Amino acid sequence: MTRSGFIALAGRPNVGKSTLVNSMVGHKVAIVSDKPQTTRRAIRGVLTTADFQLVLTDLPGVQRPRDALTSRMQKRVETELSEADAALFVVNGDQGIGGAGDRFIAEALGNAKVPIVIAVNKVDRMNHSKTVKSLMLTEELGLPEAEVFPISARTGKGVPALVEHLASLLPEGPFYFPPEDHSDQPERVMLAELVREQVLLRTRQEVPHAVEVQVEEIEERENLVAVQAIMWVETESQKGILIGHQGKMIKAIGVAARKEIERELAEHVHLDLSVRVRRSWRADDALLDRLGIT
Ligand SMILES: Nc1nc2c(ncn2[C@@H]2O[C@H](COP(=O)(O)OP(=O)(O)OP(=O)(O)O)[C@@H](O)[C@H]2O)c(=O)[nH]1
Repeated sequence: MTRSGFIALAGRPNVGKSTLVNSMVGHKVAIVSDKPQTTRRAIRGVLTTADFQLVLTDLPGVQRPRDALTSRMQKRVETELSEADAALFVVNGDQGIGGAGDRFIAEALGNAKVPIVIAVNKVDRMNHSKTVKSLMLTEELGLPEAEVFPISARTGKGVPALVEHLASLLPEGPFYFPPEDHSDQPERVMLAELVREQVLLRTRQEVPHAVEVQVEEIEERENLVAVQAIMWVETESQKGILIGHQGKMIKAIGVAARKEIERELAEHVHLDLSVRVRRSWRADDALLDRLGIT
């Protein structure tokens, strides 16, 4: 009999959720950057073994609200959690645990009826005594029932034990996704994310947040796959930044993204990248639909 179910991921921006998902799934399903809020979509990854399938989803709305939406957000969190089999709360041991952001999330989780697991991430940056201290600090989150795992999403240390524990929390049942799938995202969304990742690595300030990537075409040719992608930005000056002096930036993005896409597809790739301006694409519902952002 197999086990399967949904794990809702929570954690402040930049604690390493995407890195952890990639490490658990063993594939690059979520892009990683040092810019907060890199992730715009809800399902993160699917991990299947012979015995179980873990579907990792985002728990939205558990960031400290800046406006009066608190009660609505709390409702949404409750609904999401009622559909999950467990919640995985990722904290950054290196930066300190129990700040306002962590406490806000802990409170939201505390009311839920699902098991909670706390992953203390980035132990590769911490010595033994700091790790022990961090593990003790998790007590202050007020989640006494939660199991705590020290991990490094980057090196993979502690991740197998965490996965095993999460799997033990799943109910018996059939798989939701075919075992070979690592994500519910269509291929073109996955490939677009690999391009966006390279943009995030190379840009600063408002630019990373203003860019969305759309893969227009994936064409199988004789010895390679041809991928056509558009980088959408909001202003001419952002377009200039992405193209760079004598096209250096777009070239660097293209070369790096092509390598990532080749690794993902295990085929030679020709990547055709262009930049287009669309003022306030973030407010354009039709475009957001097409880009698969819900
Ligand atoms: N040293 C170290 N760095 C890490 C570890 N996990 C993540 N990072 C780094 O922390 C930064 C943020 O990682 P992400 O995985 O994008 O974090 P996130 O903000 O929770 O993810 P999103 O919400 O999906 O954007 C990146 O620079 C990672 O390389 C870790 O275990 N050790």
